[in-house]
Amino acid sequence: MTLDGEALERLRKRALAGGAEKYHAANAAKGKLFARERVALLVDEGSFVEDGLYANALADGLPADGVVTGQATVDGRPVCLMANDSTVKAGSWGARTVEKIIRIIERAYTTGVPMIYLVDSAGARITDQVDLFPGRRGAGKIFWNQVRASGSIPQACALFGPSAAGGAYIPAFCDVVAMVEGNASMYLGSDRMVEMVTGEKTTLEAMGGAAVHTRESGVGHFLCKTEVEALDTIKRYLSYLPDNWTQAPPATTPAAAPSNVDLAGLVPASERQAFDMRRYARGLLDEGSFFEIQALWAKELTIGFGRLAGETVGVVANNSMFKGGVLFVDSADKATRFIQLCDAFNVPLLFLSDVPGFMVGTAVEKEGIIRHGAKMITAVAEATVPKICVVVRKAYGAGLYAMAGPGFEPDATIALPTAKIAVMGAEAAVNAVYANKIAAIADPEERAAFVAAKRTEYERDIDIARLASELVVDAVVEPHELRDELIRRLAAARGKERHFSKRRHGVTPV
Ligand SMILES: CCC(=O)SCCNC(=O)CCNC(=O)[C@H](O)C(C)(C)COP(=O)(O)OP(=O)(O)OC[C@H]1O[C@@H](n2cnc3c(N)ncnc32)[C@H](O)[C@@H]1OP(=O)(O)O
Repeated sequence: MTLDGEALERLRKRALAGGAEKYHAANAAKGKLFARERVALLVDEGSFVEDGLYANALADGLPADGVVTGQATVDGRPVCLMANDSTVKAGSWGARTVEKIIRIIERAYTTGVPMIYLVDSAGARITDQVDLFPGRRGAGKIFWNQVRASGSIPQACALFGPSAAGGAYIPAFCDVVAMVEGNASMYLGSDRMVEMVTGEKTTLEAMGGAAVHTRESGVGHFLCKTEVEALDTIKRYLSYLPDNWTQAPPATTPAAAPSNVDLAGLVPASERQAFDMRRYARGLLDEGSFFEIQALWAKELTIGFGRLAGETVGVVANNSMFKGGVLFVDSADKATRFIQLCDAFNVPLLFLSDVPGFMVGTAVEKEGIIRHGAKMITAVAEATVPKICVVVRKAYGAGLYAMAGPGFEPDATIALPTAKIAVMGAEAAVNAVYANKIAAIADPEERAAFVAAKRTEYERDIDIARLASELVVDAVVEPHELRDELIRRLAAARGKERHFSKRRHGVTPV
């Protein structure tokens, strides 16, 4: 049978319209856009080339089989994308849906361009499971492809609605997930299923909503107020990264650092006084370039991209405003993944250290602080991209190693004149070594004098001039010299040979 122009137009119109009007209206009532509107907002006008528009065109009520896929440009750069259409069977995956998604990821991977996932889906279409679930080109192949593409091409997800069961793994395999507050959710079992299996009464929002995943689980990276904000966030994310792992990140026109930030004044002399390292990073980087990732989760560690003289850098920074900047299991995980991301896409790493060390105590031992810390230290060791450790205020204990200290092949360890590097802070050290002697001194004044003397002795030992003279640090610079020092050092490190170890891969502590 051939298609005449009219019949083709009818098929096209039907496919482009999506599902039943009642589902469009329900989405609109929730402030949700139609999948095709999302695509139009994301890509450069007129650049979208769609595949598989007629998937399941002969079936009733399954336009495009519930997913839009194709290639386009975003800010002039090529991308591949998929967008679930939740007006068609709640965006669930039929056999053609799955095949379309697999094909577009394969295309992104083979052409070396970023893959963008606009997700709003009920997961596997339960009614069609034999066709879509178990086979060689079944839903599992989507994840296999995502894992293969990970670190080869950027993969970014904007999540607008549910992402149920298997569907929740698409975001999970992406580098980053932007979630729209109020509508986006990710969960392995729906609220109905949870009640059936465990008896727990919950809601999609309480169990897997945007607030939960961006503040508590860390599976989401950006909490966005609107769909447009989520799409803009994905665009901004991609602007820092190359199209694929073989390329350098795109540079922009260099901008100066903000003129109104006094870096020296930001860091209090007393270690007991907290300061916001995000302000420090903003003051150091090109004005307006700092793009924080996972800003709401594990806040004791800040991560994000920025630019120095127009070149992308990845920032890993301790923030004493939260939990004193101590590293916990979640902050170690947050750092690990970001370091791997930067290393995969040739983004130099800048560590801004003000770290008292890893958390101690029963609670964190039960949570596996040792293996989480070891995981972060593994990522730091394995990262061969240029990396510079700046000791802004302190680097104590294994925190020094986690922040790319001298033993971790940094391209430089730079200290500010007031910085301290030590196995632990003075107070803890004096207590660790002299606890018995201190307890034996009955007179309180004598005891205090003993402690003060030992403290002075200890601080003399870790004096930064001494550490510079022993070649522990490569440079000691004034705060106002730091930015230029970093720009010069990163430029010098850019062409370095990158190799870590002769092997297939390590056995990472996870
Ligand atoms: C790899 C393993 C897997 O992924 S197993 C997949 C498991 N998925 C689920 O348990 C999710 C089940 N669906 C839901 O919880 C809801 O539909 C969610 C996603 C919350 C959306 O709710 P809502 O927007 O109110 O839509 P709705 O329930 O009215 O459904 C609209 C139409 O879509 C259908 N639908 C929904 N989910 C599926 C599914 N997974 N498989 C097959 N069909 C599904 C509904 O039956 C409904 O269809 P119809 O338009 O009435 O014909």
